[in-house]
Amino acid sequence: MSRDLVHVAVGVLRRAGEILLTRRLAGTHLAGCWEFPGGKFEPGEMPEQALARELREELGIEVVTTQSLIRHRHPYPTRDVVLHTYEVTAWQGEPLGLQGQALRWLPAERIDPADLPPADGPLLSAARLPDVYAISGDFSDQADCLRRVERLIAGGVRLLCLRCPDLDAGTYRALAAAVLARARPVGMQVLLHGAADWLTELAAELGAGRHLPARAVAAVGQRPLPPGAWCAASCHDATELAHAARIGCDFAVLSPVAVTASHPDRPALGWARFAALVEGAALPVFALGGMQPQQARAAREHGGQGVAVMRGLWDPAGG
Ligand SMILES: Nc1nc2c([nH]c(=O)n2[C@H]2C[C@H](O)[C@@H](COP(=O)(O)OP(=O)(O)OP(=O)(O)O)O2)c(=O)[nH]1
Ligand SMILES: [Mg+2]
Repeated sequence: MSRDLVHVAVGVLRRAGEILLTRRLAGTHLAGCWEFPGGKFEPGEMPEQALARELREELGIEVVTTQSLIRHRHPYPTRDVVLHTYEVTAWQGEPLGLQGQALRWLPAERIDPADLPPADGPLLSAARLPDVYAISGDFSDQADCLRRVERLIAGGVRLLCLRCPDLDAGTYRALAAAVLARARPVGMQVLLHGAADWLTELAAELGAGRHLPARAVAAVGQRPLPPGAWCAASCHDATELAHAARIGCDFAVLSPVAVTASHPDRPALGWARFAALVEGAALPVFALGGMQPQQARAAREHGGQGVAVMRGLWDPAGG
């Protein structure tokens, strides 16, 4: 039996740090849920046309500019939906509930995923994530590492993977505590990289997340952290992306998109293959491998969340 496949255009509207949610009306699929405004494509419509029409009909606004955020498919018991989500970066008019639906504006961190339709997890993660993810590289000692972290903070970076494969557990713990002490006050989120089980406890203690190397993702049947703490996965192909989504990871990094100095022998995916892999993924995906922060826009245009950058941010001068 073939299942219905429903394409839906969805808009993320932000104002003064808050995102617009609207309440689904009684008598509709998922009635009572808070959702991002939007609706089904009409025959022959392109995604952005459907979005503009839906936001005109539901909110009475005119979309001026958009940027694609994430597209993913979700199986409901009665139908599959593909949510094509766009940031509405400019619009005209004041959003109103023209169909009698309630409206509310909330900061992204205060949106409770339990209030949203079950398909919206990846969409909420994408709306909460920035488009640049910094990954730490080599440093000589703790003071040097902290100087680099402070430079990232000053440069506006708000998502950091603390990756120090050569440190023993004691040194790593002390360093992570010092990094979090600087990150917390400015709202920079830090993910602790590695496969060791004790990282889960350390993450909970410090208010950090975890970034699982590919081998650690493959070895677990469920994300090791409770919801609310970022859990990221390193992936290289469609199988790894699918597994990361299945075990409940919030986002993935996919590599190598370009050839890198650290792995010159590995064939690069290139943007076309990156886009094809992201297309099938049910979670936000950062492009990793030879990326610079300025390529975040290119990553977005290829369906990604943005870029994961190692040397380009940690070692900007290459020294
Ligand atoms: N707009 C929107 N729809 C969502 C979200 N999450 C989610 O699963 N959906 C599902 C619910 C519905 O099955 C479908 C959207 O259909 P809809 O009922 O809003 O479509 P529409 O606005 O065109 O309404 P109608 O004219 O068919 O009554 O997508 C979301 O965040 N926003
Ligand atoms: Mg709708």
